[in-house]
Amino acid sequence: MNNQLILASSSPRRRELLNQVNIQHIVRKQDVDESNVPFYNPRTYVQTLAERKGRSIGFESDQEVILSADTIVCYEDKVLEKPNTREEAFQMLRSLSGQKHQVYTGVMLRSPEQEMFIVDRTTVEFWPLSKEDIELYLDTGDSFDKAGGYGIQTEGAMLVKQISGDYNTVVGLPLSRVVRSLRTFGIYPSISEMK
Ligand SMILES: Cc1cn([C@H]2C[C@H](O)[C@@H](COP(=O)(O)OP(=O)(O)OP(=O)(O)O)O2)c(=O)[nH]c1=O
Repeated sequence: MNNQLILASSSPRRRELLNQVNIQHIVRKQDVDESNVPFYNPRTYVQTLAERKGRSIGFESDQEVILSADTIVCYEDKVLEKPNTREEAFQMLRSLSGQKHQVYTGVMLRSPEQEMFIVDRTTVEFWPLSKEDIELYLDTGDSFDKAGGYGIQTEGAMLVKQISGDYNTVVGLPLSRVVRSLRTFGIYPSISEMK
């Protein structure tokens, strides 16, 4: 029997990614204090944030497996999280213009018996962006709930010249690695949902 996957995330993207590969899940989310996480390096940072989110909820049965994740954008030793204002988003996108940056996603998988972390990195290169390019993108309103101030899967696609690595890591989950690791936890795609 399949164990029950609990997604400890309010991110619609993470839900859609799991749905895309027919991994059935339910959402259970607590507010998590994401502040005061010490920054040693990007990998440890996203892993620590994923762990905080994963430990913020408890098990309601022995069959449950909790999945939590965190995504950040890194450019020149700076972490770019979600912008709070249009001005902040503008500055972020201007700093990324014409450059390569890294997107890190950390994932925690946790059951009553075992725990596992996955940390993945994808490099994204932006086109050189004029002030008008950035303003046009900001007008879409797509920027604000996303690390680095853009969404590669939505209007932000027009900013991106090329990527190296897993596209889904940028969207919020290194999906194929997560699916493979979930097997170890007794979670499989639901065959009846497959076309
Ligand atoms: C770079 C990039 C980020 N993002 C999103 C993924 C994440 O949802 C978000 C980063 O914020 P996170 O803190 O990782 O996640 P979240 O607050 O949306 O959800 P939760 O903490 O409840 O799990 O940025 C995109 O959707 N597209 C992109 O291209």
